[in-house]
Amino acid sequence: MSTQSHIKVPAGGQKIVPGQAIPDQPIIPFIEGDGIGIDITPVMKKVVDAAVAKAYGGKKQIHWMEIYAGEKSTKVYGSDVWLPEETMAALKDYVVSIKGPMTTPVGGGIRSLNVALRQELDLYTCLRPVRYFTGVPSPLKRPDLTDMVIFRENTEDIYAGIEWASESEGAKKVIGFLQNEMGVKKIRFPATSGIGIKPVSKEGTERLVRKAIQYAIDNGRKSVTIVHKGNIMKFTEGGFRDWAYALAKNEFGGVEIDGGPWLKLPGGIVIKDVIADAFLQQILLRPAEYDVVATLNLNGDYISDALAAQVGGIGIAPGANLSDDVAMFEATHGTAPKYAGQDKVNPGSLILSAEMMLRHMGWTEAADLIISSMEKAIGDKQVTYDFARLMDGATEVSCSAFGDAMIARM
Ligand SMILES: NC(=O)C1=CN([C@@H]2O[C@H](COP(=O)(O)OP(=O)(O)OC[C@H]3O[C@@H](n4cnc5c(N)ncnc54)[C@H](OP(=O)(O)O)[C@@H]3O)[C@@H](O)[C@H]2O)C=CC1
Ligand SMILES: O=C(O)CCC(=O)C(=O)O
Ligand SMILES: [Mg+2]
Repeated sequence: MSTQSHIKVPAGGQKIVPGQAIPDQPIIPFIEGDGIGIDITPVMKKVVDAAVAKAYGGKKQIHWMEIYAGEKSTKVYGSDVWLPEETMAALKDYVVSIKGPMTTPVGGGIRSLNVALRQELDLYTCLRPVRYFTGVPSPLKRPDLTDMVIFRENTEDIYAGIEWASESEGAKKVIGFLQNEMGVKKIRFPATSGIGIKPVSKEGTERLVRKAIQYAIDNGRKSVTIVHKGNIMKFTEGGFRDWAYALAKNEFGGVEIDGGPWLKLPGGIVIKDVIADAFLQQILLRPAEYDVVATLNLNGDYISDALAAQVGGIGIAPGANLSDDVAMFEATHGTAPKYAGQDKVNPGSLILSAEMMLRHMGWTEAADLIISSMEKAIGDKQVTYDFARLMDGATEVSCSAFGDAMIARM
């Protein structure tokens, strides 16, 4: 791995230090991202800079610091350097960061860099709020009834990528162990099975569910729904459900409603659970009944895109990856390679992720400007292709022109 540093620390900026006030001139590291990262990341920075300038009249300013991961890193550092050590160090050291999407090949090739970042930085909460913006085209009759906040466990589960390819030495060894030492007789085609492992722990569940319940309390939400497939995967997804209920009882004073398992917290918040497949149909048919959602990693991945579609698609679905110290913001969508470099896609998802970042920093005035200017641009039907193709009378604008339309409305 190249040891030469390629990160240029911007002059005049200051590090954010946990436990201390956010400086007026913070350094924020960013990863541009692969594919459409090249389109959306500059637009996000421009919109954020404009909102901060407008909100604070020059008193506050973000000092962006480019750090590298993914395809751009292989160009800067060398062909096999996907996640340089100094990138990891900067993400830890500078505490608050934002990233574009990164490619993960299907089947073979490198493992997900996105997942590696979440695991190595122990960003155990993936927080993805899903709300409706007036005027956005949606397949639902009442998209405004969808207002949920997903807490997705971000470090465990089958998504962690502990797996062995069919017919590999690793798969043969694991299958041999299961058959010979654990008495497993249910592997239908052992000679050609790929094998994946799904670790789900009590600690991992509890720290995620604790965050979800605390969020519900702090934000006056009505319920927390535990989404799992515990009827089939009893000790992983079923464990998640049982540990979540136990935590709600033991740490938050939940009492059983009509003999349980649903609980009510002292402030009135209901803790309930739904099996994942039923949940996916209920969010379409009865979205108003769901509020904060706590779920495992893979379910959370599926639910994120499904819920995003209900309110207009992943073009405006934001997210954050959080540990107890570090916060890394990123869009819900991927690299959409067929649109890369065309200045075409919706930058809304990354811009709204930056809006979450500003709110996390306490820069609420700038965050509010981002929300209001996006509402106005969409209200004026100045939208990117994804919305324009579903809206009557819309003007289709480019990715950068959408950013400019927002700035013009601040
Ligand atoms: N966190 C991350 O970095 C993530 C990375 N990925 C990676 O991204 C790559 C591509 O994944 P893929 O499954 O195609 O999913 P993508 O999310 O990249 O794209 C799927 C489709 O979603 C729509 N879409 C995505 N982004 C936007 C946007 N900004 N504006 C408007 N529409 C958008 C497009 O729909 P349409 O075709 O209808 O126009 C696009 O074809 C993979 O390598 C995957 O691993 C995936 C998810 C997250
Ligand atoms: O890491 C990837 O390539 C996909 C990640 C993803 O889909 C997600 O986090 O929502
Ligand atoms: Mg996903």
